[in-house]
Amino acid sequence: MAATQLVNPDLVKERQNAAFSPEHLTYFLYGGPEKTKRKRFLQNLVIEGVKKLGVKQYATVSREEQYEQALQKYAYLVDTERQLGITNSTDKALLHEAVFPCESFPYILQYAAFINPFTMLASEEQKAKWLPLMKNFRLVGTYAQTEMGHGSFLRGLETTATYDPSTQEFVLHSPTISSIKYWPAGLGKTANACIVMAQLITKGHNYGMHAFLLQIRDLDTHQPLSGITVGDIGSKFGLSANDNGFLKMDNVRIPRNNMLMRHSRVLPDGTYIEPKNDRLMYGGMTSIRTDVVGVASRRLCIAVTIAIRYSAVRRQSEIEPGAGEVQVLDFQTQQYRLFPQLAAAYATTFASTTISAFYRTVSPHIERGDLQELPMLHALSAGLKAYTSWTCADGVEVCRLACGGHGYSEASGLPKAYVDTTAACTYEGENYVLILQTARYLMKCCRMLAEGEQVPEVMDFLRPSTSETSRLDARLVMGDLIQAFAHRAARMTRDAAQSMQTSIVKGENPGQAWNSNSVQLVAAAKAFTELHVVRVFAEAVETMRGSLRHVMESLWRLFAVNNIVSSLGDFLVDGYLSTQQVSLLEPAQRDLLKELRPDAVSLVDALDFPDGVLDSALGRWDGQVYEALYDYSLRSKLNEKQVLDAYLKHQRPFMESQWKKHAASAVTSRL
Ligand SMILES: CCC/C=C/C(=O)SCCNC(=O)CCNC(=O)[C@H](O)C(C)(C)COP(=O)([O-])OP(=O)([O-])OC[C@H]1O[C@@H](n2cnc3c(N)ncnc32)[C@H](O)[C@@H]1OP(=O)([O-])[O-]
Ligand SMILES: Cc1cc2nc3c(=O)[nH]c(=O)nc-3n(C[C@H](O)[C@H](O)[C@H](O)COP(=O)(O)OP(=O)(O)OC[C@H]3O[C@@H](n4cnc5c(N)ncnc54)[C@H](O)[C@@H]3O)c2cc1C
Repeated sequence: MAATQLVNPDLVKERQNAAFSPEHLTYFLYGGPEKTKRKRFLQNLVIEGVKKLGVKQYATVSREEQYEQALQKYAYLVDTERQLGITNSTDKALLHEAVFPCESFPYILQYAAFINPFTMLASEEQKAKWLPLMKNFRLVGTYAQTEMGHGSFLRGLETTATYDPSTQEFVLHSPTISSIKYWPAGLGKTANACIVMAQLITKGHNYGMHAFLLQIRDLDTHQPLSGITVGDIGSKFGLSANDNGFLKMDNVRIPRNNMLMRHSRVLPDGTYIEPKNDRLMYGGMTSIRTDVVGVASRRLCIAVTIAIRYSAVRRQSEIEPGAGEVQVLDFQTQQYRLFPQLAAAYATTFASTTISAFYRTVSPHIERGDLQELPMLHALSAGLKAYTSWTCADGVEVCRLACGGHGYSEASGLPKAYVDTTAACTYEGENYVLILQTARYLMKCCRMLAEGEQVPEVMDFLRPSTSETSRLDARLVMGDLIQAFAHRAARMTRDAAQSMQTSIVKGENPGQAWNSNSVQLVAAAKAFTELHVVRVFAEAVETMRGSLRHVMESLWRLFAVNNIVSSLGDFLVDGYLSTQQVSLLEPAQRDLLKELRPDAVSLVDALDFPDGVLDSALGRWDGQVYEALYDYSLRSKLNEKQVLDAYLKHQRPFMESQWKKHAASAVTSRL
């Protein structure tokens, strides 16, 4: 920020009053002073660069213009990355965030779900042939898996890839309307190729879902190739700059070598060679699910920055009559709404860091063929994707509502953040479907423990505990709080397993038993995932020192206490917490709100979002919100002319005809 920038005096005061150094917390989050400096340099560079492109603010342009601007911005982004020699994923993510703040863009899957799954699923020979074309944008691609009729149940996909040994080709076909590929990002207008997931049929046998590389448009004219019908699916709830598309294939022939053959193969004569594990085909989804945890948590971090800064600037109503209007952040109810979102923003940030690190550790083992950790990675990434997208989407909406009327304006940046975050509850696996995968793993671990087998260390909480009651007291010791989450997750998992067993004894088959207990299974899996988040947040806080440790420990406690209070029944049902212990929690929660109040603005400042990323009139660093709001309104397209053509075409004739028809009966004709 410019040193001369005029800052709202309430924000100045807030920043002076903080009990800790936000800069130290920023260093902690971004990996130290040098990396923070680099982050700021990169983000500011592209924010300024985008300004020079002359693009208009996202909220003020039509969908078609958003699409066009996104193409323009992406070209600038890639050129900048290449000029700076940026290859590491952290720097790339920071640049993307600054060029596309809470915005989707047509090339979003080029790396995430085109090049990455291709790299996982293709043979070395295929990689040598196609990766250079992909990395240099000769091929622009996407991941075409979901069909109109099937997204969750992948075994139900209808698209077929039938091998024809006489020509050594696969024939890709969409046999029904429900088999049309529907939703893939960038498919409608941008991609000229995609990874298509289809049922592989060879020698008359269906071997299930496999991946194929399909060119859909001519590489020079960009016209769809013969047999391909492709287009944009139309306007959506959000993500307007993205041309999510449909794709119909009418007996499209592709060479045998376009089947991605790293794990399974079809030989020229049509013989099928099995993979080591058929779930390796799902590897691309696991990778994106870990990324979604980070994307969702960044959205909540942005929303909470906007809402807390605005609440410090906004003065409305009195607490003591006649004593003047207060900052709305001083209302206990405002703190009660926003501070748990602040805590969740940090909690999910640390959850994202740890699942990404786990993914990076495990994926080389999987690549070497050691699949031991794959079930744990799948269970944890599925659970965290669901938990984080739910928590963050809900949290962004709480932040929006807490900004009153102005939160409803696009100028706040919050509607954009919400539609982007809530999409993550559906894509990459609908959240209920995914959390049930986590539940499936929990049930498996229960069985393994019952049979005396080893389970991974993180699942040790399932072992019978010696203590069936809590030691929690007014000090709210971190270990006691964590133990409460562990006890709840274990109890709920065992109860769900027991209910499943009872259903089976009553004569239900495993599928029926699963369905009749699925509400309980979802609850158990959420409790397990929340335990994980509580733990990783605590582990991060335990590495901090001094005043930073003090404030972050309070924030952690608020996260823990708030989650217990909001699911109190879970902790009371078996008497683990006594009513006396429970009676400590709500007062403790209120005390924590009060304690965190002076540090709230600095806790969001530490997240270190430049104004260009917040893209919000309400969340600006300088707090000059009214000037920004007014400026935004003046730029409304409706204000380009004082009297609109629509007035002449519709409004004036309407008013005149109403007046003529009913003037006779009007009592007063003059104002
Ligand atoms: C920017 C936006 C981009 C968006 C892109 C998209 O949306 S793209 C579209 C995104 N679309 C979606 O995300 C679609 C969501 N749907 C799905 O992913 C699958 O249909 C399913 C997992 C729900 C069921 O699949 P199924 O019927 O084949 O499986 P099952 O339940 O019978 O379990 C069998 C075994 O497989 C195991 N296992 C499963 N997955 C994995 C994995 N990834 N890894 C490892 N293992 C995995 C499972 O644990 C179980 O192990 P167990 O216990 O036997 O040892
Ligand atoms: C913005 C966006 C971007 C997307 N991008 C892509 C992309 O790039 N590529 C791609 O291939 N796909 C993409 N998708 C599709 C997305 O992956 C699917 O929509 C998603 O996996 C859910 O599948 P579905 O739509 O078939 O929902 P359905 O499965 O029909 O779900 C409907 C309801 O049924 C419930 N349900 C379904 N099965 C079960 C079950 N077994 N147990 C309990 N409840 C169940 C669900 O929980 C949900 O409430 C995108 C979707 C969106 C919204």
